[in-house]
Amino acid sequence: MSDQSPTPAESSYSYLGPAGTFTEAALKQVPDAAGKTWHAVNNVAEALADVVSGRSTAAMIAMENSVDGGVSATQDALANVPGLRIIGEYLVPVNFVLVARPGTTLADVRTVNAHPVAYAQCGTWLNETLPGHGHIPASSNVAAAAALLNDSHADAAIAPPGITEHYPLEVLAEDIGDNGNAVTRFVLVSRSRAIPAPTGADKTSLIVELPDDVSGSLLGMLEQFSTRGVNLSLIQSRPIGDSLGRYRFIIDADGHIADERMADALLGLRRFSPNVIFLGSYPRADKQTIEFTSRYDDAIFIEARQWLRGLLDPNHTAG
Ligand SMILES: O=C(O)C(=O)Cc1ccccc1
Repeated sequence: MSDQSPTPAESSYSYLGPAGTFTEAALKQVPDAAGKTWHAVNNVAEALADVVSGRSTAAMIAMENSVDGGVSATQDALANVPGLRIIGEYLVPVNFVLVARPGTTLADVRTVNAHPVAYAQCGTWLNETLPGHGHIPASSNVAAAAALLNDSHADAAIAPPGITEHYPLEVLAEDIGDNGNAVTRFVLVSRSRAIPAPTGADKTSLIVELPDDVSGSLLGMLEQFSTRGVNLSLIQSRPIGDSLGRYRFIIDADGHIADERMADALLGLRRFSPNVIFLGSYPRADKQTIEFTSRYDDAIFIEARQWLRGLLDPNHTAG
């Protein structure tokens, strides 16, 4: 037997590739990922499977877009794959160019290769400039462009602006997104049980189901937050999938599980809901300190608990 302790496995990261995607730009924002092994994969499910199998320590996945909304593949995967935790969030400004093989002009373009989320964000420009065009879906923005040089039947592709640094393609049009200020929010997901320390500018992500056949249960769920002064920055429903009319809610709440008001809201949710998934507490990408009224300070919750303990303690006189 060796007398040396084993070296901890080097961390590695999975992301939607190939190189040059917005997802890669998000991963470049993670200081710990620099110089480590990066695995380019084809979709969110593959990235999360890498984390589950241990091939990667963490995966960067797109969560929501300021124009197109939540990425349903991500939301559903986080609800269905147990044991995953979000450990960070990253924002990437997204704008798009239309590229084609050299020699192609806009008038030649009949079909466009594009990732569905990118395609949805360029609808106005595409419908005005290329009415009647066809859409061929691609697994990523860079895969859409790369395919033009391989087997794609498309005439053009929607891609990130830096694409011509990676592939010998020509830009037919720039800035074709519906909103020039579009931003995509990415999350870094791991299997680690360690929760990033509170910073005062944190977010807690949850997935919550409602009790069946209880009228007003959505309001009841929201009250768990409002009565503890916890603000929500995202609430979105997704079908659970087992029958029509059954939904789960994807929630981002301002604050950290170590904050008393958040912990108390989680206790309330756990009592109320048949299924609460804690996806993690982590620093907000925008670093904005969470504002809340002093009525919900940690000290107020702690004092109330001590008061209750005092009432139950026969040797306690004060209070
Ligand atoms: O990361 C990429 O480049 C992708 O293909 C996913 C995507 C699609 C549209 C906006 C942001 C991310």
